[in-house]
Amino acid sequence: MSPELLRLSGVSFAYDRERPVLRGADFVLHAGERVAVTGPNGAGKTTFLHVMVGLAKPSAGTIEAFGKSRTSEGDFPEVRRRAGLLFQDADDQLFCPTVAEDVAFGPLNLGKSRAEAREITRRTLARLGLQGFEDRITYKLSGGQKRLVALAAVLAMEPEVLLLDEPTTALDTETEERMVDILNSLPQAMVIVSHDRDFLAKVANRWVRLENGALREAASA
Ligand SMILES: Nc1ncnc2c1ncn2[C@@H]1O[C@H](COP(=O)(O)OP(=O)(O)OP(=O)(O)O)[C@@H](O)[C@H]1O
Repeated sequence: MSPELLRLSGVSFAYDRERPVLRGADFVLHAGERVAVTGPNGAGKTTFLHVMVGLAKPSAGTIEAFGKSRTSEGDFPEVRRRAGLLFQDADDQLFCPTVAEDVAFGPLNLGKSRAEAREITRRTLARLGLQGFEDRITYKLSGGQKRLVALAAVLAMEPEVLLLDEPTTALDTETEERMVDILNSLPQAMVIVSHDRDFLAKVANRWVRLENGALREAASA
């Protein structure tokens, strides 16, 4: 069996105590897996990704990541570095004036020099077909371009796991095909939340469904 990367055991979470979102959810991610997560609107798919990286704190259950139990706030910065989250809304990910600043932000934060961060930014943008985008003004990009730049910002951190929340939102057919090719060329294990079953069928090798607060293995598309 491939190494275990993330494990949620008996995780419960509620924004409002009356309406729990996760109820004793169990999930394990192994290296090499690209897990499609489907489920009705409001089932808690985004919440599930956020719990894995400590952006939502469970009321019960345990989280293990990269071989360690993660309990306190201080445990999660490392998890967020190693498990990169592509937010559902690119505007939550991109907050700098230019594309280069947004993509270089993570590497600089990890202690890379300016020259190293510039090189990582150039390489990552080129890999996503965004060569020459460095000086573009982020807020003026199209929805699809923003999505790819947000992915570049995640990949620039060289994460071991990718958590992708609706990665094809705002993408036209051509850009969606590019996203498929990019994801299929990457080595990382992935958890991919999406309502787009055709897209998922092209990238996923395992399917789970989130319903009634728990995850269940599911048949593919
Ligand atoms: N910050 C918040 N405060 C209060 N309730 C929230 C918050 N975020 C989400 N919720 C509620 O929690 C439930 C789960 O939301 P979540 O976004 O995780 O679902 P989802 O499966 O990702 O939905 P969708 O498919 O529509 O994106 C929903 O009922 C939602 O309204």
